[in-house]
Amino acid sequence: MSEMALTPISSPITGEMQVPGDKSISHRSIILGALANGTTTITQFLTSEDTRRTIEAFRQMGTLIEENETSLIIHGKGTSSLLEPEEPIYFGNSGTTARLMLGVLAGLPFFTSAYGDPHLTRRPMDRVVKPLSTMGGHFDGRNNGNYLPLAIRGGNLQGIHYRLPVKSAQVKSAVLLGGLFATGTTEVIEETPSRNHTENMLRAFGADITANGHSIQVSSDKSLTAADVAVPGDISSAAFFMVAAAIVPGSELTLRRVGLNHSRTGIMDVLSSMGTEIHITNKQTTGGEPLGDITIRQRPLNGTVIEGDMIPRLIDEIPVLALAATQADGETKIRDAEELRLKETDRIKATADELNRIGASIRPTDDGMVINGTSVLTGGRTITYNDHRMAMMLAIASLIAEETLVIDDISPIAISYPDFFQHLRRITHS
Ligand SMILES: O=C(O)C1=C[C@@H](OP(=O)(O)O)[C@@H](O)[C@H](O)C1
Ligand SMILES: C=C(OP(=O)(O)O)C(=O)O
Repeated sequence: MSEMALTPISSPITGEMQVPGDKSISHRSIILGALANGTTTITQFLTSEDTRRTIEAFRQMGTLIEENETSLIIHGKGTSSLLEPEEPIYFGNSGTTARLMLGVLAGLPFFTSAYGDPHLTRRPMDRVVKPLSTMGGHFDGRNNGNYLPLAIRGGNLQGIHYRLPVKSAQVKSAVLLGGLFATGTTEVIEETPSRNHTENMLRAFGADITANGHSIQVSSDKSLTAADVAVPGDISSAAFFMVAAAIVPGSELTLRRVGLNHSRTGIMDVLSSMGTEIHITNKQTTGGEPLGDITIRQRPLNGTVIEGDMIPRLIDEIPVLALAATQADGETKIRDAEELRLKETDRIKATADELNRIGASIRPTDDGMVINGTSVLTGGRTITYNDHRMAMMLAIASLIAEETLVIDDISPIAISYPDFFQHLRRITHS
Protein backbone atom coordinates (compact mmCIF):
# COMPACT_ATOMS: atom_id res chain seq x y z
CA MET A 1 0.00 0.00 0.00
CA SER A 2 1.31 3.39 -0.92
CA GLU A 3 -0.60 6.26 0.67
CA MET A 4 -0.50 9.81 -0.71
CA ALA A 5 -1.71 13.13 0.73
CA LEU A 6 -2.63 15.72 -1.90
CA THR A 7 -3.19 19.40 -1.26
CA PRO A 8 -5.60 21.54 -3.30
CA ILE A 9 -4.18 23.83 -5.99
CA SER A 10 -4.67 27.57 -6.06
CA SER A 11 -3.95 28.33 -9.71
CA PRO A 12 -5.57 27.22 -13.00
CA ILE A 13 -4.39 24.25 -15.03
CA THR A 14 -2.58 25.47 -18.12
CA GLY A 15 -0.15 24.30 -20.75
CA GLU A 16 0.05 21.24 -22.92
CA MET A 17 0.94 17.61 -22.50
CA GLN A 18 0.96 14.21 -24.14
CA VAL A 19 -0.65 11.24 -22.45
CA PRO A 20 0.76 7.69 -22.87
CA GLY A 21 -0.31 5.28 -25.60
CA ASP A 22 -3.76 3.74 -25.68
CA LYS A 23 -4.03 0.67 -23.45
CA SER A 24 -6.59 -1.17 -25.62
CA ILE A 25 -4.54 -0.64 -28.79
CA SER A 26 -1.28 -1.55 -27.03
CA HIS A 27 -2.70 -4.92 -25.87
CA ARG A 28 -4.02 -5.68 -29.34
CA SER A 29 -0.78 -4.73 -31.07
CA ILE A 30 1.12 -7.30 -28.98
CA ILE A 31 -1.46 -10.00 -29.64
CA LEU A 32 -1.73 -9.44 -33.39
CA GLY A 33 2.03 -8.89 -33.73
CA ALA A 34 2.70 -12.22 -32.01
CA LEU A 35 0.15 -14.12 -34.12
CA ALA A 36 1.41 -12.57 -37.39
CA ASN A 37 4.34 -13.50 -39.59
CA GLY A 38 7.12 -10.91 -39.59
CA THR A 39 8.40 -8.09 -37.42
CA THR A 40 5.91 -5.64 -35.89
CA THR A 41 7.33 -2.39 -34.48
CA ILE A 42 5.03 -0.59 -32.07
CA THR A 43 5.74 3.04 -31.24
CA GLN A 44 4.20 5.07 -28.39
CA PHE A 45 3.42 1.70 -26.84
CA LEU A 46 1.96 1.94 -23.31
CA THR A 47 4.40 0.38 -20.87
CA SER A 48 2.32 -0.45 -17.80
CA GLU A 49 1.41 -3.31 -15.48
CA ASP A 50 -1.54 -4.44 -17.61
CA THR A 51 0.24 -4.45 -20.97
CA ARG A 52 3.20 -6.24 -19.34
CA ARG A 53 0.88 -9.16 -18.64
CA THR A 54 0.09 -9.51 -22.36
CA ILE A 55 3.80 -9.29 -23.28
CA GLU A 56 4.74 -11.95 -20.73
CA ALA A 57 1.92 -14.26 -21.84
CA PHE A 58 3.40 -14.41 -25.35
CA ARG A 59 6.97 -14.69 -24.07
CA GLN A 60 5.86 -17.79 -22.17
CA MET A 61 4.69 -19.22 -25.49
CA GLY A 62 8.05 -18.55 -27.12
CA THR A 63 7.52 -15.18 -28.89
CA LEU A 64 10.60 -12.98 -29.00
CA ILE A 65 9.64 -9.45 -27.89
CA GLU A 66 12.25 -6.70 -27.63
CA GLU A 67 11.60 -3.64 -25.51
CA ASN A 68 13.47 -0.38 -25.80
CA GLU A 69 12.95 3.25 -24.77
CA THR A 70 10.67 4.24 -27.63
CA SER A 71 9.28 1.05 -29.12
CA LEU A 72 8.35 -2.57 -28.75
CA ILE A 73 9.44 -5.02 -31.42
CA ILE A 74 7.58 -8.30 -31.83
CA HIS A 75 9.17 -11.05 -33.89
CA GLY A 76 6.04 -12.92 -34.97
CA LYS A 77 6.42 -16.35 -36.51
CA GLY A 78 2.76 -17.20 -37.04
CA THR A 79 0.36 -19.14 -34.85
CA SER A 80 1.97 -22.54 -35.50
CA SER A 81 5.22 -21.39 -33.85
CA LEU A 82 3.60 -20.76 -30.47
CA LEU A 83 4.53 -23.30 -27.80
CA GLU A 84 2.64 -24.85 -24.90
CA PRO A 85 3.68 -22.80 -21.85
CA GLU A 86 5.41 -24.77 -19.11
CA GLU A 87 4.13 -22.54 -16.30
CA PRO A 88 0.68 -21.04 -15.62
CA ILE A 89 0.13 -17.66 -17.32
CA TYR A 90 -0.49 -14.74 -14.96
CA PHE A 91 -3.06 -12.18 -16.18
CA GLY A 92 -2.54 -9.91 -13.14
CA ASN A 93 -5.27 -7.27 -12.81
CA SER A 94 -5.94 -7.04 -16.54
CA GLY A 95 -9.42 -7.93 -17.78
CA THR A 96 -8.38 -7.16 -21.36
CA THR A 97 -5.42 -9.55 -21.21
CA ALA A 98 -7.61 -12.27 -19.69
CA ARG A 99 -10.57 -12.06 -22.08
CA LEU A 100 -8.56 -11.54 -25.28
CA MET A 101 -5.95 -14.18 -24.40
CA LEU A 102 -8.69 -16.72 -23.66
CA GLY A 103 -9.83 -16.19 -27.26
CA VAL A 104 -6.29 -16.92 -28.49
CA LEU A 105 -5.67 -19.85 -26.13
CA ALA A 106 -8.94 -21.49 -27.18
CA GLY A 107 -7.54 -21.62 -30.71
CA LEU A 108 -4.07 -22.97 -29.92
CA PRO A 109 -3.68 -26.78 -29.94
CA PHE A 110 -2.25 -27.22 -26.45
CA PHE A 111 -2.93 -26.99 -22.71
CA THR A 112 -2.61 -23.77 -20.72
CA SER A 113 -3.53 -22.76 -17.20
CA ALA A 114 -4.05 -19.14 -16.28
CA TYR A 115 -4.69 -17.12 -13.14
CA GLY A 116 -5.09 -13.52 -12.04
CA ASP A 117 -4.75 -11.28 -9.00
CA PRO A 118 -7.51 -11.40 -6.33
CA HIS A 119 -9.53 -8.70 -8.16
CA LEU A 120 -9.43 -10.30 -11.59
CA THR A 121 -10.22 -13.63 -9.92
CA ARG A 122 -13.61 -12.18 -8.97
CA ARG A 123 -14.46 -10.87 -12.46
CA PRO A 124 -16.67 -13.05 -14.71
CA MET A 125 -15.00 -15.08 -17.43
CA ASP A 126 -18.07 -17.08 -18.54
CA ARG A 127 -18.87 -14.24 -20.95
CA VAL A 128 -15.95 -15.46 -23.09
CA VAL A 129 -15.77 -19.08 -21.90
CA LYS A 130 -19.33 -19.77 -23.11
CA PRO A 131 -18.96 -18.68 -26.75
CA LEU A 132 -15.43 -20.06 -26.99
CA SER A 133 -16.67 -23.43 -25.63
CA THR A 134 -19.44 -23.43 -28.24
CA MET A 135 -16.68 -22.97 -30.82
CA GLY A 136 -14.94 -26.10 -29.46
CA GLY A 137 -12.51 -24.80 -26.81
CA HIS A 138 -12.29 -26.76 -23.55
CA PHE A 139 -12.26 -24.81 -20.29
CA ASP A 140 -12.44 -25.82 -16.67
CA GLY A 141 -12.44 -23.71 -13.55
CA ARG A 142 -14.47 -22.74 -10.50
CA ASN A 143 -18.21 -22.26 -10.99
CA ASN A 144 -18.23 -24.08 -14.36
CA GLY A 145 -15.32 -22.11 -15.69
CA ASN A 146 -16.69 -18.69 -14.79
CA TYR A 147 -13.70 -17.62 -12.72
CA LEU A 148 -9.93 -17.75 -12.90
CA PRO A 149 -7.85 -19.83 -12.39
CA LEU A 150 -8.82 -21.61 -15.59
CA ALA A 151 -7.51 -24.66 -17.42
CA ILE A 152 -7.72 -24.37 -21.19
CA ARG A 153 -7.26 -26.99 -23.88
CA GLY A 154 -7.52 -25.34 -27.26
CA GLY A 155 -7.67 -26.31 -30.92
CA ASN A 156 -10.18 -27.54 -33.52
CA LEU A 157 -12.49 -24.54 -33.30
CA GLN A 158 -15.52 -24.09 -35.53
CA GLY A 159 -16.94 -20.69 -36.46
CA ILE A 160 -20.14 -19.49 -34.77
CA HIS A 161 -22.70 -16.77 -35.21
CA TYR A 162 -22.79 -15.01 -31.90
CA ARG A 163 -25.07 -12.23 -30.70
CA LEU A 164 -23.32 -10.47 -27.80
CA PRO A 165 -25.42 -10.72 -24.63
CA VAL A 166 -23.31 -8.03 -22.92
CA LYS A 167 -22.01 -4.67 -24.14
CA SER A 168 -18.36 -5.66 -24.20
CA ALA A 169 -15.50 -5.08 -26.62
CA GLN A 170 -13.51 -7.69 -24.73
CA VAL A 171 -16.10 -10.39 -25.46
CA LYS A 172 -16.41 -9.30 -29.09
CA SER A 173 -12.63 -9.39 -29.43
CA ALA A 174 -12.24 -12.81 -27.77
CA VAL A 175 -14.72 -14.39 -30.18
CA LEU A 176 -13.12 -12.66 -33.20
CA LEU A 177 -9.65 -13.81 -32.11
CA GLY A 178 -10.99 -17.36 -31.69
CA GLY A 179 -12.42 -16.97 -35.20
CA LEU A 180 -8.86 -16.58 -36.57
CA PHE A 181 -8.32 -20.27 -35.72
CA ALA A 182 -11.79 -21.62 -36.60
CA THR A 183 -13.08 -23.44 -39.66
CA GLY A 184 -15.78 -21.49 -41.51
CA THR A 185 -16.87 -17.96 -40.74
CA THR A 186 -17.24 -16.50 -37.25
CA GLU A 187 -19.80 -13.73 -36.93
CA VAL A 188 -20.31 -11.43 -33.95
CA ILE A 189 -23.45 -9.31 -33.83
CA GLU A 190 -23.43 -6.40 -31.43
CA GLU A 191 -26.52 -4.34 -30.71
CA THR A 192 -24.69 -1.46 -29.01
CA PRO A 193 -21.40 -0.56 -30.72
CA SER A 194 -18.32 -0.94 -28.52
CA ARG A 195 -14.70 0.04 -29.20
CA ASN A 196 -13.70 -1.34 -32.61
CA HIS A 197 -9.89 -1.45 -32.34
CA THR A 198 -9.77 -5.23 -32.81
CA GLU A 199 -11.66 -4.97 -36.11
CA ASN A 200 -9.52 -2.03 -37.35
CA MET A 201 -6.28 -3.72 -36.40
CA LEU A 202 -7.22 -7.16 -37.77
CA ARG A 203 -7.81 -5.40 -41.10
CA ALA A 204 -4.42 -3.67 -40.87
CA PHE A 205 -2.75 -7.05 -40.18
CA GLY A 206 -4.36 -8.53 -43.32
CA ALA A 207 -7.07 -10.72 -41.73
CA ASP A 208 -10.15 -11.76 -43.68
CA ILE A 209 -12.56 -9.47 -41.82
CA THR A 210 -15.68 -7.52 -42.77
CA ALA A 211 -17.78 -5.22 -40.62
CA ASN A 212 -21.27 -4.23 -41.81
CA GLY A 213 -23.42 -2.30 -39.39
CA HIS A 214 -23.89 -4.48 -36.34
CA SER A 215 -22.29 -7.61 -37.85
CA ILE A 216 -18.56 -8.40 -37.87
CA GLN A 217 -17.30 -11.49 -39.69
CA VAL A 218 -13.87 -13.08 -39.63
CA SER A 219 -12.39 -16.29 -41.01
CA SER A 220 -9.09 -18.15 -40.82
CA ASP A 221 -8.64 -17.97 -44.61
CA LYS A 222 -5.83 -15.42 -44.46
CA SER A 223 -2.96 -15.58 -41.98
CA LEU A 224 -1.84 -12.34 -40.35
CA THR A 225 1.09 -10.32 -41.66
CA ALA A 226 3.16 -8.01 -39.45
CA ALA A 227 2.13 -4.34 -39.55
CA ASP A 228 3.79 -1.48 -37.67
CA VAL A 229 1.57 0.34 -35.18
CA ALA A 230 1.86 3.97 -33.98
CA VAL A 231 -0.32 3.95 -30.86
CA PRO A 232 -2.41 7.13 -30.35
CA GLY A 233 -2.58 8.70 -26.88
CA ASP A 234 -5.13 7.06 -24.59
CA ILE A 235 -8.31 9.12 -24.35
CA SER A 236 -9.18 7.18 -21.16
CA SER A 237 -5.96 8.54 -19.58
CA ALA A 238 -6.50 12.00 -21.11
CA ALA A 239 -9.96 11.99 -19.49
CA PHE A 240 -8.49 12.73 -16.04
CA PHE A 241 -6.80 15.88 -17.29
CA MET A 242 -9.79 16.86 -19.41
CA VAL A 243 -11.95 16.80 -16.29
CA ALA A 244 -9.22 18.58 -14.28
CA ALA A 245 -9.25 21.43 -16.81
CA ALA A 246 -13.07 21.40 -16.87
CA ILE A 247 -13.44 21.85 -13.08
CA VAL A 248 -10.51 24.03 -11.99
CA PRO A 249 -11.56 27.67 -12.56
CA GLY A 250 -9.71 29.55 -15.31
CA SER A 251 -8.04 26.45 -16.80
CA GLU A 252 -7.02 25.89 -20.39
CA LEU A 253 -5.16 22.72 -21.37
CA THR A 254 -4.09 21.12 -24.65
CA LEU A 255 -3.64 17.36 -24.89
CA ARG A 256 -1.54 16.34 -27.91
CA ARG A 257 -2.04 13.30 -30.19
CA VAL A 258 -5.01 11.76 -28.39
CA GLY A 259 -6.92 8.92 -30.06
CA LEU A 260 -10.26 10.15 -31.41
CA ASN A 261 -11.90 6.90 -32.47
CA HIS A 262 -15.66 7.57 -32.34
CA SER A 263 -16.19 4.48 -30.18
CA ARG A 264 -14.06 6.15 -27.46
CA THR A 265 -14.88 9.88 -27.59
CA GLY A 266 -18.05 9.91 -25.49
CA ILE A 267 -16.25 11.91 -22.80
CA MET A 268 -15.77 14.83 -25.18
CA ASP A 269 -19.42 14.79 -26.24
CA VAL A 270 -20.61 14.69 -22.63
CA LEU A 271 -18.24 17.35 -21.31
CA SER A 272 -19.16 19.67 -24.14
CA SER A 273 -22.90 19.05 -23.59
CA MET A 274 -22.26 20.00 -19.94
CA GLY A 275 -20.79 23.33 -21.06
CA THR A 276 -17.01 22.76 -21.35
CA GLU A 277 -15.40 24.41 -24.36
CA ILE A 278 -13.54 21.81 -26.44
CA HIS A 279 -11.58 22.30 -29.67
CA ILE A 280 -9.84 19.71 -31.82
CA THR A 281 -6.89 20.60 -34.05
CA ASN A 282 -4.20 18.75 -36.03
CA LYS A 283 -6.48 15.86 -36.93
CA GLN A 284 -4.78 12.94 -38.64
CA THR A 285 -5.13 9.18 -39.06
CA THR A 286 -2.60 6.48 -38.27
CA GLY A 287 -3.22 2.77 -38.88
CA GLY A 288 -6.93 3.44 -39.37
CA GLU A 289 -7.20 5.25 -36.01
CA PRO A 290 -7.95 9.01 -35.94
CA LEU A 291 -6.07 11.25 -33.52
CA GLY A 292 -5.65 14.94 -32.84
CA ASP A 293 -4.95 17.64 -30.26
CA ILE A 294 -7.73 18.45 -27.79
CA THR A 295 -7.96 21.85 -26.11
CA ILE A 296 -10.20 22.16 -23.05
CA ARG A 297 -11.34 25.51 -21.62
CA GLN A 298 -13.10 25.67 -18.29
CA ARG A 299 -16.67 27.00 -18.45
CA PRO A 300 -19.59 26.67 -15.98
CA LEU A 301 -21.00 23.14 -16.03
CA ASN A 302 -24.61 21.99 -16.07
CA GLY A 303 -26.01 18.53 -15.31
CA THR A 304 -26.80 16.04 -18.06
CA VAL A 305 -28.08 12.51 -18.82
CA ILE A 306 -25.62 9.79 -19.89
CA GLU A 307 -27.27 6.59 -21.16
CA GLY A 308 -27.84 4.08 -23.98
CA ASP A 309 -25.34 3.88 -26.84
CA MET A 310 -23.22 6.56 -25.17
CA ILE A 311 -22.21 4.23 -22.32
CA PRO A 312 -19.68 1.98 -24.13
CA ARG A 313 -18.15 5.13 -25.65
CA LEU A 314 -17.09 6.33 -22.18
CA ILE A 315 -17.38 3.28 -19.91
CA ASP A 316 -13.96 3.72 -18.25
CA GLU A 317 -14.45 7.49 -17.86
CA ILE A 318 -17.59 7.29 -15.70
CA PRO A 319 -15.86 7.67 -12.31
CA VAL A 320 -14.13 10.88 -13.43
CA LEU A 321 -17.27 12.12 -15.22
CA ALA A 322 -19.14 11.62 -11.95
CA LEU A 323 -16.57 13.91 -10.34
CA ALA A 324 -17.22 16.53 -13.06
CA ALA A 325 -20.96 16.17 -12.38
CA THR A 326 -20.43 17.05 -8.68
CA GLN A 327 -19.33 20.48 -9.95
CA ALA A 328 -22.25 20.90 -12.37
CA ASP A 329 -25.36 22.89 -11.73
CA GLY A 330 -28.34 20.52 -11.27
CA GLU A 331 -28.74 16.80 -11.61
CA THR A 332 -26.72 14.34 -13.71
CA LYS A 333 -28.21 10.90 -14.38
CA ILE A 334 -26.10 7.95 -15.51
CA ARG A 335 -28.08 4.89 -16.69
CA ASP A 336 -27.44 1.61 -18.55
CA ALA A 337 -23.97 1.32 -17.01
CA GLU A 338 -24.47 -1.93 -15.06
CA GLU A 339 -21.17 -3.22 -16.53
CA LEU A 340 -19.39 -0.80 -14.17
CA ARG A 341 -20.13 -3.17 -11.31
CA LEU A 342 -17.87 -5.79 -12.94
CA LYS A 343 -14.69 -3.77 -13.39
CA GLU A 344 -11.55 -3.77 -11.21
CA THR A 345 -13.97 -2.97 -8.40
CA ASP A 346 -17.70 -2.16 -8.35
CA ARG A 347 -17.21 1.33 -9.79
CA ILE A 348 -20.80 2.44 -9.12
CA LYS A 349 -20.49 1.75 -5.42
CA ALA A 350 -16.86 2.87 -5.14
CA THR A 351 -17.45 6.18 -6.97
CA ALA A 352 -20.56 7.02 -4.93
CA ASP A 353 -19.03 5.98 -1.59
CA GLU A 354 -15.74 7.80 -2.05
CA LEU A 355 -17.11 11.03 -3.54
CA ASN A 356 -19.90 11.12 -0.93
CA ARG A 357 -17.27 10.64 1.79
CA ILE A 358 -15.70 13.95 0.72
CA GLY A 359 -18.91 15.95 0.38
CA ALA A 360 -20.62 14.93 -2.90
CA SER A 361 -24.27 14.00 -3.18
CA ILE A 362 -24.50 10.83 -5.27
CA ARG A 363 -27.24 8.20 -5.15
CA PRO A 364 -26.11 4.88 -6.64
CA THR A 365 -28.69 2.94 -8.70
CA ASP A 366 -28.58 -0.61 -10.10
CA ASP A 367 -27.21 0.56 -13.44
CA GLY A 368 -25.67 3.94 -12.70
CA MET A 369 -26.04 6.89 -10.37
CA VAL A 370 -27.76 10.22 -9.83
CA ILE A 371 -25.42 13.07 -8.94
CA ASN A 372 -26.66 16.32 -7.46
CA GLY A 373 -24.47 19.36 -8.01
CA THR A 374 -22.99 21.64 -7.09
CA SER A 375 -21.08 20.20 -4.09
CA VAL A 376 -18.16 21.57 -2.18
CA LEU A 377 -15.59 18.76 -1.81
CA THR A 378 -14.07 18.76 1.64
CA GLY A 379 -11.00 16.51 1.49
CA GLY A 380 -10.29 13.70 3.95
CA ARG A 381 -9.34 10.05 3.69
CA THR A 382 -10.39 8.03 0.61
CA ILE A 383 -10.11 4.44 -0.59
CA THR A 384 -9.20 3.25 -4.10
CA TYR A 385 -10.15 -0.45 -3.81
CA ASN A 386 -7.04 -1.31 -5.85
CA ASP A 387 -8.63 0.39 -8.86
CA HIS A 388 -6.34 2.61 -10.97
CA ARG A 389 -9.23 4.71 -12.30
CA MET A 390 -10.58 5.35 -8.79
CA ALA A 391 -7.09 6.42 -7.65
CA MET A 392 -6.64 8.87 -10.54
CA MET A 393 -10.17 10.24 -10.19
CA LEU A 394 -9.56 10.94 -6.49
CA ALA A 395 -6.24 12.64 -7.31
CA ILE A 396 -8.14 14.98 -9.66
CA ALA A 397 -10.79 15.57 -6.97
CA SER A 398 -8.01 16.71 -4.62
CA LEU A 399 -7.30 19.68 -6.92
CA ILE A 400 -10.59 21.32 -5.93
CA ALA A 401 -11.00 19.97 -2.41
CA GLU A 402 -11.06 22.43 0.48
CA GLU A 403 -8.44 20.55 2.46
CA THR A 404 -5.88 17.78 2.06
CA LEU A 405 -7.22 14.64 0.42
CA VAL A 406 -5.53 11.38 1.36
CA ILE A 407 -5.60 8.46 -1.08
CA ASP A 408 -5.01 5.16 0.71
CA ASP A 409 -3.06 3.52 -2.11
CA ILE A 410 -1.78 5.06 -5.32
CA SER A 411 0.14 1.96 -6.49
CA PRO A 412 -2.71 0.71 -8.78
CA ILE A 413 -2.11 3.73 -11.04
CA ALA A 414 0.82 1.80 -12.57
CA ILE A 415 -1.79 -0.49 -14.16
CA SER A 416 -2.53 2.04 -16.89
CA TYR A 417 -0.55 5.27 -16.29
CA PRO A 418 2.79 4.94 -14.45
CA ASP A 419 3.75 8.60 -15.15
CA PHE A 420 0.44 10.04 -13.97
CA PHE A 421 1.78 12.11 -11.06
CA GLN A 422 4.73 13.55 -13.04
CA HIS A 423 2.24 14.69 -15.68
CA LEU A 424 -0.18 16.05 -13.10
CA ARG A 425 2.58 18.06 -11.42
CA ARG A 426 3.62 19.55 -14.77
CA ILE A 427 0.18 20.98 -15.59
CA THR A 428 -0.56 22.10 -12.04
CA HIS A 429 2.89 23.75 -11.83
CA SER A 430 3.50 22.18 -8.41
O1 LIG B 1 -11.55 -4.13 -25.11
C1 LIG B 1 -10.93 -3.35 -24.34
O2 LIG B 1 -9.74 -3.02 -24.53
C2 LIG B 1 -11.66 -2.81 -23.17
C3 LIG B 1 -13.03 -2.91 -23.13
C4 LIG B 1 -13.84 -2.43 -21.99
O3 LIG B 1 -14.22 -3.54 -21.21
P1 LIG B 1 -15.53 -4.43 -21.54
O4 LIG B 1 -15.30 -5.16 -22.80
O5 LIG B 1 -15.64 -5.36 -20.36
O6 LIG B 1 -16.66 -3.46 -21.64
C5 LIG B 1 -13.06 -1.46 -21.11
O7 LIG B 1 -13.76 -1.24 -19.92
C6 LIG B 1 -11.67 -1.94 -20.82
O8 LIG B 1 -10.96 -1.00 -20.07
C7 LIG B 1 -10.88 -2.16 -22.10
C1 LIG C 1 -11.73 -1.91 -17.00
C2 LIG C 1 -10.46 -1.65 -17.30
O1 LIG C 1 -9.54 -2.54 -17.77
P1 LIG C 1 -9.56 -4.13 -17.81
O2 LIG C 1 -10.97 -4.59 -18.07
O3 LIG C 1 -8.61 -4.48 -18.93
O4 LIG C 1 -9.05 -4.63 -16.49
C3 LIG C 1 -9.94 -0.26 -17.24
O5 LIG C 1 -8.81 -0.04 -17.68
O6 LIG C 1 -10.63 0.64 -16.73
